[in-house]
Amino acid sequence: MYELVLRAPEALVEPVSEALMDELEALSVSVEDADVDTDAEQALFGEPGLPAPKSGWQRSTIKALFAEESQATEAAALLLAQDWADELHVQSLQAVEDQDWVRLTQSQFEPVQVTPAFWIVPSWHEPPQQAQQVIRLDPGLAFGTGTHPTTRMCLRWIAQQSAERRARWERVLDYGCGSGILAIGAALHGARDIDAVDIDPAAVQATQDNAQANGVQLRAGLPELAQGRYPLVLANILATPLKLLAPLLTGHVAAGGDLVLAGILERQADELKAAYASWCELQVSDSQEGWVLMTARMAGDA
Ligand SMILES: C[S@@+](CC[C@H](N)C(=O)[O-])C[C@H]1O[C@@H](n2cnc3c(N)ncnc32)[C@H](O)[C@@H]1O
Repeated sequence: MYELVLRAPEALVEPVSEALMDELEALSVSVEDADVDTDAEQALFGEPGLPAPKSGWQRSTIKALFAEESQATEAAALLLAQDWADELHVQSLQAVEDQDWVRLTQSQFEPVQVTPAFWIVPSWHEPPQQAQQVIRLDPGLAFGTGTHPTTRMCLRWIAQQSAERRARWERVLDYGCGSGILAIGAALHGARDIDAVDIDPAAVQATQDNAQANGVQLRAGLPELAQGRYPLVLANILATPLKLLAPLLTGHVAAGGDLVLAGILERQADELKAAYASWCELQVSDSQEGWVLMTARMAGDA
């Protein structure tokens, strides 16, 4: 695991963090509050090869973890090639022990509220009193702790469906399952016979482990595991793969069933609608922090 530590004025924290998470393949990003540079920090910034700071600036520390050193180096180079390079400083780039990664990730992961009654709670936290449905999750390397708005919107959609709709979920497909969080969330809301698939074997393993920790029965595997039609298909991936997967995903939705897609930015919603138009009419049914949830009900009786 490799940690890239950057110092930036507050105004850059959001765009830099977003670029790290969305485009530069960071596994996690944490931000420490802005403070005024100390002498010690000035000394550090003044090291050969590192740009000197302007004294008295309010700066934040942004720490990003990467699986590979090349990803961290490339991310630093790409960030420093932007217009804001004068104000952004690379403080360090170094290998960190796996225990540090676990500790760092754990310290960032607090209980997440999906609805007032539905929570995602790390195993080292007690669930809040009002929680009636709880997903217990230890973050692994697989994506899906519920802290990302795309995951939260999918879970909220699941929780908001009527009892009558949930009664139809005799088969459910979670395509691009990551940690398995959507499959587990669906199981807690009445889904039976769940298939959770991912191209990443680490995600398949994480899904199996997380399902077991939550007492949920499911089958996890590579995409070939998905067979036939399902009354509910969930896919939180990204716009480009979702467009390519349109015939496959729609082919897995049963007549009268629901397709729920996430990982789509607001500005990509029209492209997605067009890519799926031959099979179904996608609608934006939720949005959070620039991301949208798109859903469609397939024609025909369930
Ligand atoms: C953004 S994560 C979502 C994880 C989880 N479902 C959630 O909602 O938090 C996307 C997952 O899709 C997987 N993935 C990406 N492309 C895929 C594809 N073509 N087929 C299956 N899985 C894919 C990735 O490995 C990753 O685990």
